[in-house]
Amino acid sequence: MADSLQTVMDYAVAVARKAGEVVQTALAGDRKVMTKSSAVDLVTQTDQKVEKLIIQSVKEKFPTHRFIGEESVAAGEACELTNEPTWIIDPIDGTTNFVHSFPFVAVSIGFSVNKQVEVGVVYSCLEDKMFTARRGRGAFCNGEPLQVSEQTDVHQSIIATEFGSNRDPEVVDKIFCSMKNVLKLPVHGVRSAGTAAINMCLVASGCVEAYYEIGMHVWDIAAGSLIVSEAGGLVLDVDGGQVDLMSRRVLAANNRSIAEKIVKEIVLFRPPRDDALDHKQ
Ligand SMILES: O=P(O)(O)O[C@H]1[C@H](O)[C@@H](O)[C@H](O)[C@H](O)[C@@H]1O
Ligand SMILES: [Mg+2]
Ligand SMILES: [Mg+2]
Repeated sequence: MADSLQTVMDYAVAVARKAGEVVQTALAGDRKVMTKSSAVDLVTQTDQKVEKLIIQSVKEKFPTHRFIGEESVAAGEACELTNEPTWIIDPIDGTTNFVHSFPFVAVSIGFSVNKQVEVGVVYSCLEDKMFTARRGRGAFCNGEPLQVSEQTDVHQSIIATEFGSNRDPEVVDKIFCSMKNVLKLPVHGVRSAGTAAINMCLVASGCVEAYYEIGMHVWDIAAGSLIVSEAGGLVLDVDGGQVDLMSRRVLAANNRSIAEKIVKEIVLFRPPRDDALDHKQ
């Protein structure tokens, strides 16, 4: 598999770039907005078109591989991570940004074998930044090596998180309570890029010390998780334990010292797992 992983990586980069071009072209036109799990969980025809393009392209080259794609799952496909080679795809991470032309939009492609992410590609289309990682071979942005921040003092840190798309008042209260706790540590700032994949690339790039979220999905974080760990960071559950990609909880941090401080401030809850959730709504 070692050499074929490089073939997978090269192909994922080429496909992500092609997908990014479609996203950029679509930004110039009208976007028809539809909703999924809630009134603020948005999807457009471009999300669906880009996912089809990625899956069709990959199937031509790797006909036996499996897929977990955000929009295919929304259309009723199973969201099941097996030991088989699997492409984990978010065609547009940051759909709300895309709809509003808020300039952080990514194509995220992870590739897993034995349930472990081996290749991660995040293409931040509008910044034209291609983030890549292969397990054990480092993380890169446009070919330049990435390294997480060396900061160990949480008070000198920027922390990224997201509001998500669940507007259940109890969930919103928990999300705000965690944010308030983090802000009051105090930290230099709290930020939201509007995309999990780009938040993780910001950790990998050393611009923010940590990103945490409860409620995102496996396709949001599969590629980014490898990019963070290959840039020298840690990817954990929000309780500080081992991350489970299907659990919809993640904490990516530059080091353990920062991670431990953030864990203490997060109000924990468990959304339905990706592999237990009925995504077709
Ligand atoms: O649906 P897309 O692919 O845009 O992804 C999601 C983001 O990546 C989350 O971090 C974020 O919190 C939102 O839930 C957002 O929807
Ligand atoms: Mg996403
Ligand atoms: Mg998406």
